[in-house]
Amino acid sequence: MTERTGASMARLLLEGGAVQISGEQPFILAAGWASPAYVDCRLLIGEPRLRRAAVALAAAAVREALPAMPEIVAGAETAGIPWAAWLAEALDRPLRYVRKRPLGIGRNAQVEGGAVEGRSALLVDDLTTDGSSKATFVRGLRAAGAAVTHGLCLFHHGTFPGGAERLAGLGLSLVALASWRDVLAVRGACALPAAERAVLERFLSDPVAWSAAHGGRAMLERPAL
Ligand SMILES: O=P(O)(O)OC[C@H]1O[C@H](OP(=O)(O)OP(=O)(O)O)[C@H](O)[C@@H]1O
Ligand SMILES: O=C(O)c1cc(=O)[nH]c(=O)[nH]1
Repeated sequence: MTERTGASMARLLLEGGAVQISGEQPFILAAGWASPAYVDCRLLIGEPRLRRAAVALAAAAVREALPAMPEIVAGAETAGIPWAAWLAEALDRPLRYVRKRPLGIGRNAQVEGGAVEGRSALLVDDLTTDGSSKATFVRGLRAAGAAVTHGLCLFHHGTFPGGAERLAGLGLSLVALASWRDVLAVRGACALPAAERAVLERFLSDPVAWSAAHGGRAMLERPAL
């Protein structure tokens, strides 16, 4: 992703209050990691100016980074769905969404909104931590017959081990609009306060040790693909 995209997306997250740094109580993330840093992209959903700007960045990134326009945009349950809907609109593409697991009743479907068989689908989620959820969503879409080679998210932690290998093993090329490097580069009124920046930098210097010392996972097992 270009530096300009990263800088713009990081600024939107900071303006929207989505970057949350806790010096005391750690956040426990979906994959079991403890972290002092949480990015709540959901806070941008409700703000028309911020969400419009983020969707414009996402649409430009798709046009620039993907080898071909996807036939379908597929949102990941839950927080990926509104972003996928706005992006599908911006790209004038059909929308689907993929559940974390098949519904268990009715058609017992994991992919909703129509057929995906034989069509290329861009997986859209708000955020990526270590790719565990992406594996579930990619498998669900592929089981329904979609060709999934690319994903897009607004923010990628990119800090925990195993994530890059998991995405590579899945054959998913991920376009992330911003990462911690972009957040740390923001200056001015919306930049992180110095104390929060210090907490974040300490964590980023060894996320696994930080997690283990704060009641989270201390993985060293091989990441499941
Ligand atoms: O595991 P990764 O692929 O790295 O992605 C992290 C996931 O964590 C969040 O979802 P979560 O299930 O916490 O909440 P949601 O139902 O609000 O989307 C986020 O929306 C991603 O789907
Ligand atoms: O991995 C997660 O659960 C997670 C991390 C994060 O920063 N934000 C979020 O909504 N989920």
